Amino acid sequence: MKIKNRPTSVTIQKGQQFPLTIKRLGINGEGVGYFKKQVVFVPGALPGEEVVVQAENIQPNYAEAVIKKIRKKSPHRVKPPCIYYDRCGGCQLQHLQYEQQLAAKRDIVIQALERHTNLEVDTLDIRPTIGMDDPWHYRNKSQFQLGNEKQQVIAGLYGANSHKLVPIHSCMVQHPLTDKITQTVKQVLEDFHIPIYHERKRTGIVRTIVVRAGVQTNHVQVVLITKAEELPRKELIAAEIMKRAPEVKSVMQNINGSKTSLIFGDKTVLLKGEEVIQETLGDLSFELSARAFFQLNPVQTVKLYDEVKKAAGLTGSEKIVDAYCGVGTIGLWLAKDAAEIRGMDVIEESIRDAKKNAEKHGIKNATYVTGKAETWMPKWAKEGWRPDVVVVDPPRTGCDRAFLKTIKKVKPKRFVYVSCNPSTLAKDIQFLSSLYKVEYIQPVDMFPHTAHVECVSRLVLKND
Ligand SMILES: C[S@@+](CC[C@H](N)C(=O)[O-])C[C@H]1O[C@@H](n2cnc3c(N)ncnc32)[C@H](O)[C@@H]1O
Repeated sequence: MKIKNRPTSVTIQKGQQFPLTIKRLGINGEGVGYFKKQVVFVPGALPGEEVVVQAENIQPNYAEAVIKKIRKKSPHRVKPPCIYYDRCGGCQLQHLQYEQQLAAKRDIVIQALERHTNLEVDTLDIRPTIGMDDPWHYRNKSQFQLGNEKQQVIAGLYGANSHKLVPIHSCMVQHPLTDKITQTVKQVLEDFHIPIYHERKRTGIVRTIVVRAGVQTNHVQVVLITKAEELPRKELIAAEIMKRAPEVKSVMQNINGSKTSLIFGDKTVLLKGEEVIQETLGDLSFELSARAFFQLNPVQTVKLYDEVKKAAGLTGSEKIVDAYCGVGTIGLWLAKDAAEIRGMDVIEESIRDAKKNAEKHGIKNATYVTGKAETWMPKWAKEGWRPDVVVVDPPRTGCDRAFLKTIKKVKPKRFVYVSCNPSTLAKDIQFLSSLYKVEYIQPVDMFPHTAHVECVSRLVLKND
């Protein structure tokens, strides 16, 4: 379905009930239907379903509504296995069969390309989403917010579009190790009577428990995110966590006094153990600092990086940029098939890890620098260094325009775009489309049961 010419003005009233046929899933996993040509988003509704809904939130261009009744059910609707699913905002698609989730994710990519590009999307090679054999317990990192309920510490996730904390004892998409250790840390904080941060009153100390597991190594890092540096008996707390959970090799404190929704602040200090934990992917092992980005689904990461390698089409002689490199994972995955790798990332600790990771594996053709992609790429171009292949893996906001403008000047033969946001991917593809042809797009499911979709896109220089 072409979705460029969206209807604009909405006359639906708040509280109004009406029937709706769901046409597709939107970018956030909600059902999308049209009532008298007005767009209506309905969380929990599935394509093909006939529902009666009630409008809850009216915006100039669309309305949001809740299901009152399902008159015709999708044959692909399943009972969500998680007991928190209807309250927790973490997953959006547990009520849809997994195979259909994969199809819906490919469709979300198509929708984004139709909305944000002038390409003939029907003619593009958009491949079936690569899924997981066992799409549960895949996440290697949990970030649970803390709160108080009936004088007890609770740890959990916020509900969808809300600041209501849903206490969670066991999460079906988390690796069991992160689940178990989150509960242990929560109990230690409770036993030490540590005041939990209260967002509205801005009182208390500990805000969030972050637990990252090296699922191959069984090494775990715990980060306590606190409002300020002061944390009573912090060394004792760290020692107690390590005593109760021997898998914990590192306990860090990160200080975040800001009011933003960002989890981490700028300052991280070691409380006990190592500064980093180890994890392996394929035959490479990586050191991971607390603030360093590392893909959340290790099983799918190997498939994702193999797709990057395929898309890069290496012969051994290529000079490659690994832009937005994190701890250097993608570049190191490609290094033995390339002449030179240059990577950059804004997080200093990630670059420190990337350098150590290269050194540890005896990889001598990879160099890493701290800073923005949009600063380094023009600098290298000015110095006369020209890559053959550029791989980008930016945050959800996509690539900076200054970076893409340099790509258009430098004209690498191949541009491999790893994206976790189809909208910004489509916008960036549109910007490059005067010079680059989209050869194919390969969606990969890194986050089963959520609406997120990752893509590896291979773009090639036209007339090369
Ligand atoms: C999606 S992660 C990808 C990391 C890595 N490629 C991987 O697979 O693990 C995006 C990375 O971009 C970094 N970043 C964000 N903005 C940046 C910028 N303007 N320039 C360079 N790196 C940036 C973040 O620190 C993060 O490590």
